[in-house]
Amino acid sequence: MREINFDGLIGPSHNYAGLSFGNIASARNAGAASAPRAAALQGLDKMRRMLALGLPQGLFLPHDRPDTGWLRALGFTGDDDAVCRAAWQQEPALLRNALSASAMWTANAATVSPAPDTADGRCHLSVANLSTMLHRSIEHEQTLRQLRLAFADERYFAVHPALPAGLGDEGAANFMRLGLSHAGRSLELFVYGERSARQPFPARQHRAASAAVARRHGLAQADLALVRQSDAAIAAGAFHNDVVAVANENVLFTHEQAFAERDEVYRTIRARLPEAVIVEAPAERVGLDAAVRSYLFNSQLVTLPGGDMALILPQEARDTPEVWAWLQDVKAADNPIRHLEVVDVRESMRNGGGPACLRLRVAVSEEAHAAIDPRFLLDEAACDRIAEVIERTWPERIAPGDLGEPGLWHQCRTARAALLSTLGFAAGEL
Ligand SMILES: N=C(N)NCCC[C@H](NC(=O)CCC(=O)O)C(=O)O
Repeated sequence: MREINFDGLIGPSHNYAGLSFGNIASARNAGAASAPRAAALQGLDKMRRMLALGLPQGLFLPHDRPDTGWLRALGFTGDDDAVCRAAWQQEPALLRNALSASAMWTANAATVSPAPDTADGRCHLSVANLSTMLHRSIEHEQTLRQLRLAFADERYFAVHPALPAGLGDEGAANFMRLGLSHAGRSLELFVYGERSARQPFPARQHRAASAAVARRHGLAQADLALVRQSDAAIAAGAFHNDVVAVANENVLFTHEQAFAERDEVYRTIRARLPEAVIVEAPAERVGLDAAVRSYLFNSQLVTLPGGDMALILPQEARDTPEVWAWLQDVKAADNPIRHLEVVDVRESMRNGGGPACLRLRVAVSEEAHAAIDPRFLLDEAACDRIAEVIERTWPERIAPGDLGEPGLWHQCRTARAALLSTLGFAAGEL
């Protein structure tokens, strides 16, 4: 078994519209000018770094934006330009939603239970409905189409559509798997949030949604834990659990205040997996604010081919002195984390999306790996071809007023079409 990270390529419409209430970075940067070309190249460089570390790397494609089908369903009529123009004049917020490049954060695309954990021995993927945020609730249809193409071989994969919108589901960002190795049957931890009077922000992952996904995937009761996120974490801006915790094989890397019932969570993990190593940041060393600001826990925790683990951290973690100091202690201590790799994904970070938000993990056997549609898998040559398309077609800059410009709508479409054709997808296949 090996784990493949599928990164969302940052789409040509990447912008700062301040659409995500409860996401502090998104609110802080609302109205700023974005740099889609630089953003996409930053994301691609992260993928290249993973390849250079000897890890397999996959890719999901930007969605079709502006989503005129969605705008038509809201009553705007005419050709694509007429639909966008009317939306911009009458309800500019709706056009902003229809233009969001938020599908880049593929940790929210789906929840994935690898084959060793499921009743039928297949890898199950449930597309997330992302129903709490309007701009994200648009994603699931196109995500389903991509996953059904990428993981079409039903001998190895089962792809489920999104849950009904009443059950908020944000995918793998609220999910962790703990076991001896990727190949072993593992404990799947689903983390949900709950509304409370003390809590100013929405809890996007509902308990009933997590439970439904676990049922659909055919998990055994003993392999399942439903765990509540702490109110303090959500209030500090951890709108997804992967802003305060990440797991890989037998290691849980977490903030002390990530969970409502911390001791109980650790007991559950240790009872199921005595070999578990819990690396916890004490609040007195790293406050929740610093954790959220630096996105320390939104790093990718990966097992390198030699067996050591590495943290793929955002530059902001290095720039936050108390975080970087604590990381030196983690590296020196007795645990599998031996390497700190820093990546620059600033454009995505400014919308609250760190290294781990940009990727969906899929652990597969060698045969299942070979059954994945190769157009979704990357090597250096594919990265070069993608970089060429980005440099040639992605907008350099988007200011808030540009969102109403027909020139931008056209450029977003032609840039995506150029990418799809370069990667061998027929028009209309996605
Ligand atoms: N933590 C994980 N796994 N993902 C991060 C998602 C960031 C995303 N930001 C946004 O959607 C901002 C878009 C804007 O404001 O234009 C969100 O809040 O859903």
